[in-house]
Amino acid sequence: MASALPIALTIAGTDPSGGAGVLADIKSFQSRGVYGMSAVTSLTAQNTLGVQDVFNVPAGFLDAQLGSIFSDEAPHAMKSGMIATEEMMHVIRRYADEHSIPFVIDPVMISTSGHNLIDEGAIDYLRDSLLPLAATVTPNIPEAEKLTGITIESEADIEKAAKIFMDEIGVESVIIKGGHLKGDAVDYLFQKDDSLKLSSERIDTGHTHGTGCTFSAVITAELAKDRTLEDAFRTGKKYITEAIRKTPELGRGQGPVNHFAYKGE
Ligand SMILES: Nc1ncnc2c1ncn2[C@@H]1O[C@H](COP(=O)(O)OP(=O)(O)OP(=O)(O)O)[C@@H](O)[C@H]1O
Ligand SMILES: Cc1ncc(COP(=O)(O)O)c(N)n1
Repeated sequence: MASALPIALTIAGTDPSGGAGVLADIKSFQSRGVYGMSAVTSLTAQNTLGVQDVFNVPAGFLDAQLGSIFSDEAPHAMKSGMIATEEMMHVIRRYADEHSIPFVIDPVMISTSGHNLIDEGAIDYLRDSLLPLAATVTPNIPEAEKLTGITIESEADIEKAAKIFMDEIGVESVIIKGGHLKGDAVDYLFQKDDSLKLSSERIDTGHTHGTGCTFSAVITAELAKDRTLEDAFRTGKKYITEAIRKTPELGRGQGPVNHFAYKGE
């Protein structure tokens, strides 16, 4: 490790209102004592009410950003969030191939407010060529359904989806988030030889903008510190639960979570 300070990189879109995307990731890294870096895939115009516009960065400029980072001080772990086009995925794949650091893929597809954040035609490439490079993949239920082609309504369906992720898509591990199901908020980590289920009460709030970004960023931060995936998953779950419980209630729509809330180690 060149630097004693753990470093994590996010490759994602921006949300100027600070709830999701790159800003949520950097706030999460900072809270976990990790130095944050970012390469921007898309600039969005969005707030707690929805996504008003999207500008995709040309793939060549994403390449330039990643080149600047990796030619100087390489991160110890990285994550991706919104990647709108297949061209950008080609670029990211090249860096993931060349640098063997833990890579967390949050397969962002649709915002909480319902806006499509990925080209429909890029989903096959994401599934077949990017996901197999990840240390873990963190789909929510609709994303897991889209990527596996099955309907998920129960724990048995989640297990079936995990099997497809691991045996057919070829991912090393998958964390399926149950935030979109009814009842308690239950998340599932599946690795080759074991699985772990973490449950928390479902907090009654409309303020869940950026929960997926935050959860996967905390996991990435912990992996940058060389913690195990299981430990990282446990910390991610505790962090997001407190962050949702103590939401700052910002904006007129679905507000962001609280990055000052989690006080644990
Ligand atoms: N109301 C809630 N109460 C407690 N935990 C929740 C709640 N909603 C989501 N979570 C937790 O937040 C994390 C993110 O889950 P979710 O399924 O919402 O992801 P997502 O849909 O990708 O998030 P995003 O809103 O950023 O798109 C998971 O750990 C999930 O269990
Ligand atoms: C740039 C960017 N990345 C990710 C999301 C998903 O987050 P959410 O589902 O909470 O809107 C988003 N809205 N914007």
